[in-house]
Amino acid sequence: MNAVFPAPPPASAVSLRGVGKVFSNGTVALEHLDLDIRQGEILSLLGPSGCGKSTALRIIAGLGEATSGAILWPEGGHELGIVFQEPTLMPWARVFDNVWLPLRLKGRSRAAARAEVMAMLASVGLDAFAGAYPRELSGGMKMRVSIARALVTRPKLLLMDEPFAALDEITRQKLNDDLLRLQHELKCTVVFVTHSVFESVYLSDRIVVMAARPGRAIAEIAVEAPAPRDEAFRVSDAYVAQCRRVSAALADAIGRAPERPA
Ligand SMILES: Nc1ncnc2c1ncn2[C@@H]1O[C@H](COP(=O)(O)OP(=O)(O)OP(=O)(O)O)[C@@H](O)[C@H]1O
Repeated sequence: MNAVFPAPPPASAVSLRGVGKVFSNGTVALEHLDLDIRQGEILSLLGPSGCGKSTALRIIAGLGEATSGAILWPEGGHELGIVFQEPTLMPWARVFDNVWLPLRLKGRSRAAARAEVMAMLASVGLDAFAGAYPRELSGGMKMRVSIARALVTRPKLLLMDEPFAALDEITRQKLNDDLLRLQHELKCTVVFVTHSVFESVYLSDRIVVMAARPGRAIAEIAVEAPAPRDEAFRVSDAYVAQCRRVSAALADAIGRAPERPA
């Protein structure tokens, strides 16, 4: 499939060209999705339920196959981390062992991985909980462990599928700030799937608005914001104005969706 497609543009973290996905039951989840994700950016995929955001993310992650089109990776491999809405931790394993897992799968012993696992846990504020079991943690703490596990191998690309949707608003805002800090420290690229206009504007450099049936990108919005983004940005007129702009694009996406069953 890749043979007929050119190389991705310079500074692309990953590019999608004409990606389509038809499930075996006939659902057209994606139709001709073109996307260039730039190295070092946070890009949100925003759209109504069922527009194919998760399908697109899963295809990038290699967890699902496109039925048409191509995924173009830059030279030098494409190590990635993924975070789902559920933290998906192993309940029988301590926090340390959950975060160690990706390094363990690469053949690193517990002792050899200790420093990296502990550093990653410290980055998410959980080094004091290395010996705890997931059941002893709050929802926000479990999500931090899940993020630490995704980042412990220092991937260039982090894929996140509505990771904070199940959390209360205060925890969600804290985790948004943590994600911005981690992304700045680790200089990774983030593709962030969300329903939330507010979250997408707060986090993203760019927002791609998707429409459903078939899933496709209908608008791309660059977010202009001061650095660092913080509480002052969250309550600023500039933030509200950009949320309004993105809401209008989302309303358009919903309006354009033809009335057809899935
Ligand atoms: N395994 C599957 N088999 C058949 N249809 C599927 C499958 N997975 C997803 N779909 C359908 O494909 C479409 C896109 O689903 P997807 O989960 O990617 O959307 P989404 O935008 O992520 O939705 P949400 O925001 O609700 O998670 C939907 O109509 C969904 O019902």
